[in-house]
Amino acid sequence: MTTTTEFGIPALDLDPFADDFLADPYEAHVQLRESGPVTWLNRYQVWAVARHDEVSQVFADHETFISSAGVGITDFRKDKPWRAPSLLLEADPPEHTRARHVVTSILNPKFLRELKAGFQERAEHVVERVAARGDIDGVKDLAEAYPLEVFPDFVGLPKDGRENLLPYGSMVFNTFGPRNGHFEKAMEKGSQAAGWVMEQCQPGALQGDGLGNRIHAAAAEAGYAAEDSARLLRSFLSAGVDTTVHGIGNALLCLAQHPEQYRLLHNDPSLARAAFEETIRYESPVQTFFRTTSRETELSGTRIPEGAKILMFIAAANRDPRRWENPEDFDITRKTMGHLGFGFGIHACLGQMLARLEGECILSALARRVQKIEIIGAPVQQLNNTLRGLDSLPLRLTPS
Ligand SMILES: CCOc1cccc(C(=O)O)c1
Repeated sequence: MTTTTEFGIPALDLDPFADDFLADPYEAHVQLRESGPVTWLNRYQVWAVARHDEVSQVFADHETFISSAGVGITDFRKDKPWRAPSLLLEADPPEHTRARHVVTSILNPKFLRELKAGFQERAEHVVERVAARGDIDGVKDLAEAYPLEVFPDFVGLPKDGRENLLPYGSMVFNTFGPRNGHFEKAMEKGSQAAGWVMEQCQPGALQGDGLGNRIHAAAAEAGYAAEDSARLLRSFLSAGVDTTVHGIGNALLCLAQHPEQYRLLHNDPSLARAAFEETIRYESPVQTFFRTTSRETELSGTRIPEGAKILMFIAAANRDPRRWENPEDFDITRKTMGHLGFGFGIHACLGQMLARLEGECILSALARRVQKIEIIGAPVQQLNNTLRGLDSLPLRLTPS
């Protein structure tokens, strides 16, 4: 129901962290977009933007809409964060600039090119295993299996303990929301995982010449102390697993729900990268993020005071009819440039090229080896305060 605040701002009673909203947000996204360029959410006393234009503006203006007060509902200046703030996600320039430079100096196109052959080969093996089986769980056997094989090796993590990665990431993303059931359950489940993750992030903990040791070397070079170098690596273990798992799982769901799109992909596996990108737009693994106003400002004619939390509905912006033609169509041939699924501006996703490489490798391997994918049971959602993805996806694969 839409009322207005005393200043004439459209005020909504919806709860974007309630199970019904998380399970199917799209009706509420329409209400959020159509109520106005900027709205007020009564339940959490926060502002909201859901149109592509305003979400883009908030991402772009990092001086007005800052990250160092936290990118979740909690204002770090009022309530202590549950873990040491990220040097990347929860930082502003100049600290953010310095930390980002350490990482971008490593995660460069040359390093990614070196990875491609190995990532592709591992994808063929994973797909070979499942194609022979026919009936599989697309989440466990593909969307989780593949990233959990290539990403920990890429970082240099030990073989033991990798089962900690998904619950840790899921916990981190749940803590951007309010202290609801998802937050509390995730903290319970993820806290022992947190111990293992932090152990692996310490300099000297990892083997070989993977991302982990390259980050420690570059961070030391840049003058970071050991605990900050560990926090830089923590960012990758926090953000780099559940997101790509859901990206691949959501792609399998969308392709199975749109057989004509899967046929296009099967007939031209080079469309795999485009299919992954359209999934990030259409079924965004990262649905929302907050920013905090550093000063009083005006956004599309609405005055917003200093110290306000603004909720950006990234997934709603990715289906905004003001920006996209037929936004409700899953179309792997669409021009996806400008989608906000990897963010936008100085905080744009640092791992997006790695995510795209994983998505492209697994979807192209599947396209070559499997001519049809069918849903043979009800998909089970994994509800999370920030992420959108599945816990299971019963699929029948018909080999080529
Ligand atoms: C996809 C947003 O990026 C994230 C998410 C969660 C944690 C972190 C971090 O920097 O620790 C970054």
